[in-house]
Amino acid sequence: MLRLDGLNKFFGGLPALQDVCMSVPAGQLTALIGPNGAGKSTLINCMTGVLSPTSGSIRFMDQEIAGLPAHRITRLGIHRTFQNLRLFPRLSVLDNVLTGLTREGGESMFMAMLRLPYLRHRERRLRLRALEAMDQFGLADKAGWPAGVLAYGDKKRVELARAIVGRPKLLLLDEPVAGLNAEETAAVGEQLRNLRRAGHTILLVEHDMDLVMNIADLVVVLDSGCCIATGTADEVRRNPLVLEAYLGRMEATA
Ligand SMILES: Nc1ncnc2c1ncn2[C@@H]1O[C@H](COP(=O)(O)OP(=O)(O)OP(=O)(O)O)[C@@H](O)[C@H]1O
Repeated sequence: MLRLDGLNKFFGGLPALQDVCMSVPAGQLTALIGPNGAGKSTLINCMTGVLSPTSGSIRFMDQEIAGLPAHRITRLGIHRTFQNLRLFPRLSVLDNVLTGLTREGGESMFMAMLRLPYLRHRERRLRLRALEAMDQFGLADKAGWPAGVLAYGDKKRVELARAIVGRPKLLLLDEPVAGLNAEETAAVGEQLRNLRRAGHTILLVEHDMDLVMNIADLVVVLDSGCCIATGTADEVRRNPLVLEAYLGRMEATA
């Protein structure tokens, strides 16, 4: 579904990504891991049009998307969540999730004021979709709450519901369980597994190794901007390069 070839990104002459080649297969959950500063955020920022790669190719469903602006990439069906929450705290949970569907509104203010029956029907349909997305993350009973008053774990779930409500072809999740406790992490892990079972294609950037090893079909490892390993969780866990570059470093700091 997504294929990166020879991707490079330099910041002021310093390489953040070097000749990265990787694939995200359709219908699978691919995890992107690597130590701090490995280039994970830079990579997904290039995939989503937040950054333009210096060189190389990003093909999404047979279309070259490297360097396209973010709104065009979203329109093609790549939706994401962010490491830091980006909710509207005064809007209700429902309205926050509905912002994930803005692409599907689009009538003029004049048309909206006329309240034509077909617009009311569409509004009802979109609200129903938002409620379904919230239900998948256990948020349906909080639809009317202002997002700002929710506990941190629920806020992360609102981001996930907003990312899936537009029925993306590819879902990029940037550290969805960062800051969550063990119980909340397990719950989100189960919800991600359900999304995967429902046929979603997911690229998960995550530091939580237990979660990654439990739910990923494929694991890609970045280190110092280079892709050093790709394989199943078991293959990657046994790869000496990964042990040296990633797990070894973790053990050294433990
Ligand atoms: N806007 C920027 N300007 C200059 N250097 C940057 C910029 N963004 C990232 N870098 C550098 O690029 C490298 C990769 O950073 P990046 O944030 O992509 O790593 P990461 O794997 O996401 O790290 P973390 O796990 O800590 O989020 C780092 O050396 C970082 O300092």
